[in-house]
Amino acid sequence: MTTASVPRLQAHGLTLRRRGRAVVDGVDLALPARGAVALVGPNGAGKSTLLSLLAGLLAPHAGRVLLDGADLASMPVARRAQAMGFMPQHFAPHWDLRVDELVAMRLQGQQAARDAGAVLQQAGLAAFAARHWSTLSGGEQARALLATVLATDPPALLADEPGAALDVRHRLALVEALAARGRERLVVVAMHDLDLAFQHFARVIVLDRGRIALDGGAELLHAPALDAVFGVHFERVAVPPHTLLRAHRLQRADHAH
Ligand SMILES: Nc1ncnc2c1ncn2[C@@H]1O[C@H](COP(=O)(O)OP(=O)(O)OP(=O)(O)O)[C@@H](O)[C@H]1O
Repeated sequence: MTTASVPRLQAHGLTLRRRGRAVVDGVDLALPARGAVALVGPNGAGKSTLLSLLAGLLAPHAGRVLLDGADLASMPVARRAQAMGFMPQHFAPHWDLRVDELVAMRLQGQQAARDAGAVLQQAGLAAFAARHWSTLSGGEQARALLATVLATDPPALLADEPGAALDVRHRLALVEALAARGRERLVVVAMHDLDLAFQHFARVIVLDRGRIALDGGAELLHAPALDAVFGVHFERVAVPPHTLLRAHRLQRADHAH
């Protein structure tokens, strides 16, 4: 196998239990060095837990994660940090620093580091540079965090619902930025908006109760299993060139969970 064909991230039998229940349940996964991957699934499906396991922030009860073919568990933290960027759902620094100070801390030691001001300028966030982190809205924090993570240019970026607190314009810009990054690097984004996932991400992984229920491209839009996983009836609405999903509640409580 050539180096180029070794997946960037692999999971083998990845399992994590909470209160005796496997919330990530024997997941096998291979993620290439390039590609935009959306991770979707109902609340509690295990998306955040899977991302944390892939990033090495949680240790699995069974199975393992390989980064560029090497076991993540025995890899020095500094090497992981170089290889992977992680955007959590919520980020609260211990110290209430200024935005430019926080960005500068993240960039420290990065070979290709531009200065914090330039990073914020490029992300359209120059006006926030001198503000303290705690004074930013949730959406502004999310945008500043993304700009910082992207500036460090990690080979793999794992993001947990980074658009959740963003208004529609910024959410669209964020999704487009992440999808574009997938042309050069690996990007895995946990998200709830199925239309955005299918429109912008070449690969969508559907998680259901800790297992991968579906894994594929836009053809999954028509999979009956999609309705079963989310416990709704999806009307498929053709809006060329896309198909959009309009969810209808099931009339009877006849879905599996
Ligand atoms: N610290 C914890 N202790 C106990 N159970 C937990 C803990 N963290 C997560 N869980 C449970 O693990 C399951 C998976 O949670 P996870 O946050 O990974 O799901 P998710 O797919 O990201 O959900 P959401 O879409 O709601 O963010 C849920 O049932 C959750 O209640």
